[in-house]
Amino acid sequence: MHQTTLLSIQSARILHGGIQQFSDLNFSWKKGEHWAIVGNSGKELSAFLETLRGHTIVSAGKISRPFSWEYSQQKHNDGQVHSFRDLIAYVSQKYELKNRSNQQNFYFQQRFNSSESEQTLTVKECLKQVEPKIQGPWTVENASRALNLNGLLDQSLLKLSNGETRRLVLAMGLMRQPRLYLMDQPLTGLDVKTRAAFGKTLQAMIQSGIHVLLTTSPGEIPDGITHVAQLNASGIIQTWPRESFPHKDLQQTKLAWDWNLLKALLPTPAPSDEMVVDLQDVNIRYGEKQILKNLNWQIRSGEQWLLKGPNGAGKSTLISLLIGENPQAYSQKIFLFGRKRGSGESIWDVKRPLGFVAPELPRYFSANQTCRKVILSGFFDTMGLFKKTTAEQEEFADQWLRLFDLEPVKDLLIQRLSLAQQRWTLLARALIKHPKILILDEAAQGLDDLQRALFRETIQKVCEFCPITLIYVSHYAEDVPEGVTKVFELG
Ligand SMILES: Nc1ncnc2c1ncn2[C@@H]1O[C@H](COP(=O)(O)OP(=O)(O)OP(=O)(O)O)[C@@H](O)[C@H]1O
Repeated sequence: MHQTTLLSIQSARILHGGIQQFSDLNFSWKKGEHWAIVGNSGKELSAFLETLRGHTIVSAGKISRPFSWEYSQQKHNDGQVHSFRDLIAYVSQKYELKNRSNQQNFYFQQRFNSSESEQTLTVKECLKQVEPKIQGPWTVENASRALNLNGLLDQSLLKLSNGETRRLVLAMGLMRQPRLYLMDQPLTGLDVKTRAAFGKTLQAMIQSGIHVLLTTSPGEIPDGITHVAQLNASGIIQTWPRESFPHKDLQQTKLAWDWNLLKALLPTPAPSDEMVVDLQDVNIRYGEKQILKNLNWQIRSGEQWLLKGPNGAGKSTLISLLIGENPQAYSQKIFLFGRKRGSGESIWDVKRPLGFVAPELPRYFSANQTCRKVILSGFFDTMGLFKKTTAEQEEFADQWLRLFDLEPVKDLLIQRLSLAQQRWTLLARALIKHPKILILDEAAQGLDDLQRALFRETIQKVCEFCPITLIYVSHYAEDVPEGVTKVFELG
């Protein structure tokens, strides 16, 4: 094999999670090449990365990893345990950050309860904790500079926004001093400006000697990438040098649900122009940091809003006020359906008219919650099913399972589902109780292009079929359903 090859896959049949993932995978990664992998299926893209890092089974064909030969030889000579994995950093879609006692036991509201944050590490502690197997140029200082974390070093992990967390996880990968850096959809969750600057971040990594391979959508190939490959169920079907990559949409198929069934599952209340949300002069601060300042926002029934703003602008904080997860709500002038928050209503009164989806929710359901139970829990506004359900409720849940093609996985634990299946489960959970307001906080985040398009169309149809009020948070203009014409911008 030629010396410049870092990694080579030849006619490989790959098994992942007990099933065949690729029938004939071929790939050659040479020195100086930095790859973007695109494809229609998030599952296949993740399985490809898992294959590169040696976490799948090769039942036929061959994978060789010359990038690690010298290191292995050296370690072998020194009589030390070693693996090619020592030289790889990997950022997955399902990353989890742990608290001080190394347990993942945050609960959802904890984030907005600043007094509980002593249980978690700070950003700096978290970066320092990474123990690389090899030496390299990355320090807490330059890694946090590359990912724009300087202002957050002393912040508890718990308090980080979505995009801030994503940047931290990317910086932790650098602290492993990798030779190869594999990233699964690293741009998701990052705001427009950070995404635009991501090419610079990649170039800093590349200049330090790292070889980069990431999955992304065809319309978003960051600077620094030199080659693009398209993946499908058989394997890599085409490769291009970056400059000749056709920037056209590679999407050929379009997915759809049974829209008649969706319509039948939604309520048909008479339209009204009732004021459903009224925020007057809202101010939220954490210690010294003012997150929301003199904020006023009025939403009438049936209006569809986009809530936007850069990472850390306060979008999730604002939503936590609406959904009753933030104790600071009680001291503010927040009216829902004309009733002031903190005027004696129970948390269930607050939650009943609201449907809410956020990508991180599956983490907070208790360990025994299956897809079907999670959907049914929507009737009770609990993070899991703890009550007896009626035959009618179960029939509804079964119809939602059918609609979103979740029947084959209905008895799997929510955490075991694919990202897309999790999202459909959460959407069914939010809609099953016929909410008056649907709140989607970056709900299409991390989905592949086909699923993103389907999610957008599904929300568009929901709005067409019933006069629901929508608050839609997204960093991507192309994810926003066309009916969403009103914009509320923070930051
Ligand atoms: N309990 C807390 N104590 C201190 N700061 C906090 C706390 N909770 C959130 N913050 C900070 O408040 C800011 C707003 O966070 P929020 O999650 O609302 O942002 P966001 O607009 O939703 O961001 P993203 O686009 O990344 O999801 C962030 O900078 C975050 O670090």
